[in-house]
Amino acid sequence: MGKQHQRRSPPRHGGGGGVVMAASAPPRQEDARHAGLGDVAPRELGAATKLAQTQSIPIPGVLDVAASRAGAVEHATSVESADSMLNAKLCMQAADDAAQINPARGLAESVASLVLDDLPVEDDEGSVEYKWSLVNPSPERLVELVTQMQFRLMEGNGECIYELGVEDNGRKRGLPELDLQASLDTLRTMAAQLSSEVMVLSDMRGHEGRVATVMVRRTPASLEERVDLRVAVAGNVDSGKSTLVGVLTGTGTLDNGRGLARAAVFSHRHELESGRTSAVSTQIMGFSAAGGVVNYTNSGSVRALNWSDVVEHSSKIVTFYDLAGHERYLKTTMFGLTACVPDYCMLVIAANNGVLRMTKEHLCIALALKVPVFVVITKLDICPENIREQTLTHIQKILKSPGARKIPVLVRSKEDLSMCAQNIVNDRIVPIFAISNVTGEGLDDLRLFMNLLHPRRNWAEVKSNACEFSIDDIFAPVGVGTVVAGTVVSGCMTVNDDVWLGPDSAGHFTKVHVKSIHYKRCAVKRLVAGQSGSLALKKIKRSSIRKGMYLLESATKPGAVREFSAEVLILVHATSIRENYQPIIHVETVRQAAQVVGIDKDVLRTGDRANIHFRFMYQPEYIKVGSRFIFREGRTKGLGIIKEILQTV
Ligand SMILES: Nc1nc2c(ncn2[C@@H]2O[C@H](COP(=O)(O)OP(=O)(O)OP(=O)(O)O)[C@@H](O)[C@H]2O)c(=O)[nH]1
Repeated sequence: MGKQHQRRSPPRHGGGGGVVMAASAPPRQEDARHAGLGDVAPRELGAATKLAQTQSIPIPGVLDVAASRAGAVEHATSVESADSMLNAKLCMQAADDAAQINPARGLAESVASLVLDDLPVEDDEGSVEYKWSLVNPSPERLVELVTQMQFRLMEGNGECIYELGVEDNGRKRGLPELDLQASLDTLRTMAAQLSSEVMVLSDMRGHEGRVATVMVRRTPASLEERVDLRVAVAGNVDSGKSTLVGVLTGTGTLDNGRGLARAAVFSHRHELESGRTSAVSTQIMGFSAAGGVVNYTNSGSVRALNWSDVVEHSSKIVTFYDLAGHERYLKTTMFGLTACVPDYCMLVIAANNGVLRMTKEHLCIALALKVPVFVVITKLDICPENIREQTLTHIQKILKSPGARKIPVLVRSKEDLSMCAQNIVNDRIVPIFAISNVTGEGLDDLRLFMNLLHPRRNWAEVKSNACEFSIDDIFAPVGVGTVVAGTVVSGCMTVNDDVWLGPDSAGHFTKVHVKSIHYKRCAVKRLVAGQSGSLALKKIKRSSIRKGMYLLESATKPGAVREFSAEVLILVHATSIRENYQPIIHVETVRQAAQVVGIDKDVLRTGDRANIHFRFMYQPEYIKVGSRFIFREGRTKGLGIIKEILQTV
């Protein structure tokens, strides 16, 4: 086998930390080879360099990634990410003002497309394995290969990629057609021994023959082994968010352009009547181990599959959080982006309407929270070619602007798609899909992309910690009593656990008993870190629970925070920010006004950075050092990181 696999790798999905300060992670040893390249993975750099070399157009933030990172590394902490966020905001504005959209410029010219050439040297850790040939291995060799596959599957939480026809140094040497088929057969034999399935993602020419990228996915033995992916769906009103979620998660039937598909996604009657999303609605899409969409098994039927059926037959579940696009519901959308702990943000843009204010607003929030973004341009069927190109050019300009420093990639082939899915976690590549919910154009690529995406976090790392469950909704179904919905952010929650609920308005916690647990509407015995679900609680009134509370496992009574200090960056200011200013703070599920009690500058304006002492206005909250938050008041917006807890209750 030639590889030592005893050592557990550092978290594979280390790109963005969401609410955690990812930038503070120590640089990995192998990254040192790339002279201070920060969090840019070698694999991505390979792609980025190829991309830049093949483009005649300058790609700000791609070629200079290495150079700027090298200089910035010593200063690469939370401040760096905050800075780039501000730049992103300013550059979005600048790109907007300066955008010289030239409809005559062809797509092929204006779009960065990955050219898949040789790969970077194989990494001994992680979930990607290169194998030049697997033709007819001896029984002893087969045992070794199966052990190695088991390791790669473990590294990828149940999924891994095999690059067949590729040498360990990354050279796509290629195999004769017959040898490739024989290697694929060996791969299937190996996978079968690990209860896994094989999916060929791409098959193309190498230097001397054919190379194939293959995904291997384990059939989960229990609910906890399922790959769980969360996607927040953002974008301007009427961009087609609910419709797209309805088409992806329904029975496989398309939209009629007049709101047919979105009806399944709406949660309120007034939404059905107005056609406007006002609350975060959740839908799931399941993939089998072989990569088929489980939701479409009763394709053609009017009735969508029950969630329990989808869950039962899926190896991977994508949960979509459909957010509201109207400015009036921005508060709810921000709550969705912070509280749902999304792995990715799907930014939906209607080709005919283009990039609007709310599109930029949502993009800005996702970038601030370090949630990787992919863009879906909808309504191709009703949009003239030149307008479609304008929209594409506009979003690309915004993404490529020096502040955002993203690499927009219009997905045009399966190869682009699998490269994007493997690199998006590094928080630099932004794949762009162009689709129609009415004709179905582009939807297969989008589905395949969802199938390939990995969860961004390594929840296994916090599975053995004390349990923390953040509450984002409360219900009182008849005959069940009080039910809280939310996410296990660390540890496990088990039926019959006695846990602390709080903080209440006085900052106190009370013991509650967990009667039953539902995961994706199915009764389960426990929820583990990274899973969202609902818990029925015993003898507690709905009125005594609010969103933002936590359920905590602790031997001693937990404390709540009244005052804290934070390092902040002002993204936009409408009024001067000085003492006594009272913005709304969004940190995970907590949403409350906080007063600026102290500040290390007289007054703050756009672009200023400062240390601020905040005090929650109404009640103490459960928050932690290192959490990333957004604060806003009217048009004023800022980004912060909690540095110190100053007063607890
Ligand atoms: N022709 C065409 N119409 C579409 C497409 N996608 C969505 N629509 C229509 O566009 C309208 C708005 O779609 P929605 O899904 O409600 O948009 P939304 O972004 O969810 O809007 P909010 O929920 O208010 O934020 C509906 O009438 C859809 O039928 C598409 O690809 N082509």
